[in-house]
Amino acid sequence: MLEKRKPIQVAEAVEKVMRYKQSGAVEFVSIKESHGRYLGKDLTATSDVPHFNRSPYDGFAVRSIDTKEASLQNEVVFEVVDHIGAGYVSSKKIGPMQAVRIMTGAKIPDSCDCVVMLEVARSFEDGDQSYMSIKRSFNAGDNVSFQGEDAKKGEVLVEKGTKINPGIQAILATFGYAEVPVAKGPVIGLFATGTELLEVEEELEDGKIRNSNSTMLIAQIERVGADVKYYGKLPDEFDTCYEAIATAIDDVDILITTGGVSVGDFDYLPAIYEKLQAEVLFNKVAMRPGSVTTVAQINGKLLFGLSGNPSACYVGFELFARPIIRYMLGCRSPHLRKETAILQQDFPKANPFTRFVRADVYVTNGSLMVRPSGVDKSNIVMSLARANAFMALPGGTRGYGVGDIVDVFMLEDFVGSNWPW
Ligand SMILES: Nc1nc2c(c(=O)[nH]1)N[C@H]1C(S)=C(S)[C@@H](COP(=O)(O)OP(=O)(O)OC[C@H]3O[C@@H](n4cnc5c(N)ncnc54)[C@H](O)[C@@H]3O)O[C@H]1N2
Ligand code: MOO
Ligand SMILES: [Mg+2]
Repeated sequence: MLEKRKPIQVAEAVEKVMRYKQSGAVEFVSIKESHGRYLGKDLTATSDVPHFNRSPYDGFAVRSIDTKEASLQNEVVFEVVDHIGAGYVSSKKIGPMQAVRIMTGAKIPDSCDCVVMLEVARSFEDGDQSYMSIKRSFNAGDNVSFQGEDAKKGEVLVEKGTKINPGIQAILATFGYAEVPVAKGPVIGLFATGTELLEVEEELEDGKIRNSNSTMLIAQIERVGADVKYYGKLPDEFDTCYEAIATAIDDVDILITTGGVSVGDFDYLPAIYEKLQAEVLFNKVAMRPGSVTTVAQINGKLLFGLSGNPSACYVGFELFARPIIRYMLGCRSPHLRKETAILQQDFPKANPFTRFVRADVYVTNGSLMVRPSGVDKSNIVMSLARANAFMALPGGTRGYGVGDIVDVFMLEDFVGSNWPW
């Protein structure tokens, strides 16, 4: 008799998967290779930045006390006793009414406490001696870029699990991280199943289709930041699939399959889980698409049985596989980032299950707007191309209309959200 599956709620399914979360390993890569990876440890300041008081302007370093009598009516003259550019340090002890001509980025002499910009000073020579004069006073600290004003030694600057962007690259270089601790991406094994599948480069044949899910899932896995071990496609034959999957499990951290997970005569994944003696955490989720998404575990290792239908496969990966992979990469807000947006198109289709509609989120006049990115059926591929989010439409209503405020989950985002959503 046909097995009757009991759907569980999306939140319950996510929680069941996340019970198997584990911290991932950390490896060191050169700073050049670290761009786009995830920080494996909190990034701390190894020194103050700047680590000396620095001139933020081209000008003259002086003692502010010597400027106090300067005014429009009283021009005060300084003897210029040294001249330094960035990278040089003046060894002169600066006495009363003396100045050092100093360029942006150079260390301010210890005996000086402010900098006069070139524009407010008048420079002149008398014989071999240089002078400058000012007609206003300065306070201690004026035009000083202070030691530690950017960062203090020991301070945590960026948290572990953050994706390394160009700004973080600058920080890593500033603090001398030639080798960077990054999360070692978990290895995600991937199989596509389906006798109907052709390779990308093959000509179409009657009854057959090109395998688009593999390319899509590889990109989804890489977008999250993990490594993929792609094993290719399998025909819908029990023994072939069983052998291939049983062998691959030992070589990966998580195994993903697409297709063959429903109740059809050639959907072998349920029987494969049984023969592997894997515990099925759930095999039906109260959502559309992706209701057939199945997750099983064997000795704590997760097996994701994603739907063969492209949109269902895509959604199943983002909702259930992405967060646990992101957790393994050290991220402590691993779930899809949740925002709210204003619906811009009627969506009258009623459904008892929550819909995760592939959607286009955009900004108009400072507000987030959302509309479906194409046809909302689980076999549809085209709606995926323009989707930068899902909009969640809870089931059980008569549909949604323009102006409704709906939850959206951002796909091209690396900040994420905490749980519960
Ligand atoms: N009697 C029922 N039939 C179906 C049910 C159900 O509850 N009762 N669920 C439907 C739903 S919902 C979905 S979703 C699909 C899920 O099917 P499977 O996960 O078993 O996937 P397949 O049967 O292997 O394939 C479904 C569909 O997707 C195409 N496909 C498969 N792999 C790929 C690939 N790598 N690239 C592109 N397209 C792929 C495949 O050719 C099929 O058209 O089951 C419904 N049926
Ligand atoms: O799993 Mo199916 O995608 O709900 O359409
Ligand atoms: Mg099927």
